[in-house]
Amino acid sequence: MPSEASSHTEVTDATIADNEATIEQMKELKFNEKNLIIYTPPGVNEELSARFLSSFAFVTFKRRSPGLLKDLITFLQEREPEIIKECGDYAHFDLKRTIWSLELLRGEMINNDEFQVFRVKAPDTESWNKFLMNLSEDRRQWFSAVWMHAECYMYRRIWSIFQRSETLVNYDYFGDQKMSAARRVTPQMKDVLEATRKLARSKENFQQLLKLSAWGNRYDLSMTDAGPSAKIFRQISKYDKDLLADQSSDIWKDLTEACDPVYVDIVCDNAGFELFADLLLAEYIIESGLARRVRFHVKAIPWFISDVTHQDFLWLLGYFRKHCIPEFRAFGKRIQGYLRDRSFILCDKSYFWTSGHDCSQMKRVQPCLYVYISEAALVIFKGDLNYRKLLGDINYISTAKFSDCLRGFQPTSVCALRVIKSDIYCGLPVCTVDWLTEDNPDWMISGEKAVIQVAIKHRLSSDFLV
Ligand SMILES: O=P(O)(O)OC[C@H]1O[C@](O)(CO)[C@@H](O)[C@@H]1O
Repeated sequence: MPSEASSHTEVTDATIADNEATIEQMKELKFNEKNLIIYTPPGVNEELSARFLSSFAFVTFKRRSPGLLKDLITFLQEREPEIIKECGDYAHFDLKRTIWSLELLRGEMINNDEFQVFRVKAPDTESWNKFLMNLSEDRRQWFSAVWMHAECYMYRRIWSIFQRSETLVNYDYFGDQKMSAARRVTPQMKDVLEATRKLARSKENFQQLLKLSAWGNRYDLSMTDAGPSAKIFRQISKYDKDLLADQSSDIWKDLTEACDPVYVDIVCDNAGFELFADLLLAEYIIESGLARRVRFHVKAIPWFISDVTHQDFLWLLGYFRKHCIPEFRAFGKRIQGYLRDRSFILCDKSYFWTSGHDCSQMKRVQPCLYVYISEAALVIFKGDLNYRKLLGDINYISTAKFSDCLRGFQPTSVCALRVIKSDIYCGLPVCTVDWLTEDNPDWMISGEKAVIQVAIKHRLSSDFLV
C-alpha cells in the first residue's frame, strides 16, 4: 500500500500533467479561433489548405514543417566543422546568421504570419514576388493559403536564407541526406540492375519498368528513410493490388502509336532510388526504340528535401561511374553515353518547377517551357507534389476524370506516376476512398497505395505544337 506521502506526490504529478494538457488545449483553441481554422473538411472543388483542421495540410504546418526546420537547424549546428571545411572559415559567421533566420522563419510559421516578399536577388525573385502579390489577401498566411503555395513558399524561403550569405550560397543543405540515402540502397539497386539487363521490347516489360518508377516514389526523405525491399523489381506485380488506378497499358499503346520523332519527358521527383528507377525506365524506352530521346526535368534549387537537382543527377551518374561493382560502372558509362549522344537530355534549369504555380498556369507564366514539353509525345510527372501541381491542390471528387482535373493543361499526353502521400485524388473507382478510409483513416498519407494515370492527347505529325 502506498504511503500517504507518495500517494500525495502521485496526485500532484497527475494534476500537473492534467493542467498542462488543459493549457495546451486552450492554446490550440485560441490559435484555431484567432486564425479562423475550419472544423469541417474542405468541400468538393475547394483548394486544400491548412485552415482545415482535419487535413494533412494542417498537420504539415502544425508539426511536420516546424519539425523539418528544427531538424535542419540541428543538422547545421552539428555539421559546422564539415561545412566550414567545404565552404571556408567565414561560414562560421554565415551559419550563425542562417540558423537565426531559420528560427525566425519557424516562428513566422507557428504564429501564422503573413508571407513576406523576397528581397535577395535571384533569377526567380521577381516572378515569386509577383506570384505572392497576386494572392488574395485572405490567402497569404501559412494557415490560410492554398497548401501548395505555402509549402513551396517555405522551401523557397529556406533557399533565400542561404542565398544571403556568400559562403553558403551554393551549399545544398539537403545534399548529405540525399547522398547517404542513395548509398544505403546500393544492394537493392544492384539487384534491380541485374534483373533489368537486356529486357526485350514488350508491353509487359515496359509496364514493369513503369511500375518500378511509380513505386520508386515511395522512398522520399520527407516521409521515410527506409529503402525498398531487396527484390523490388522481381516482385513488382506483388504491389498490383495497391495500384488504385493502372493505365499503364494505355500508356504503352499511346507511345507505340506516336509519330516519329518520339520524345518522352520525365518531370523528376526524388533523388536516389527513385531517380535510379527513372533512369532504368528511360534506358528501356531508348533501347527498345519506343522513343528517340528522353528529357529529364529536375529542380533548380533544393526542394522538398529529396527532390533531384542537377547536382544530384550528376552525382548519381558519378557514383555509378566510379563504383567498384562492374555492373554499376557499365550502367554509368551507358547513361553517360546517352547524355553524350543526346538520347538523354538533362534539361536546363527552369524555375517553374520551384514556383508556386500549378501546371494549368504554365502556358501563361512559362510559355517556352510549355512549348518545349509539347514537343514530347508523353510527359511523365513523378510523385506526390507533382500530382498536386497537376491538380492545383483542388479537392476533386475522387471519381473525377484525371484529364478533366488537369484544367486545360494538355501540352501532350500527360501521365502521372504517384504514390499517394496526401489527401488529394482523382480518377479512382467509386467508393474506393470510403472503403480505404473505413479500414485505415490515414491510408492516404501512408504511401501504401499508388496510381498510374494518363490523359492522352492524340497528335498527328502535322499537328501544331501548341
Ligand atoms: O516526393 P513527393 O512524392 O513529391 O512527396 C513529397 C511530400 O510532400 C507532400 O506532398 C507534402 O508534404 C507529401 O504529401 C509528401 O510526403
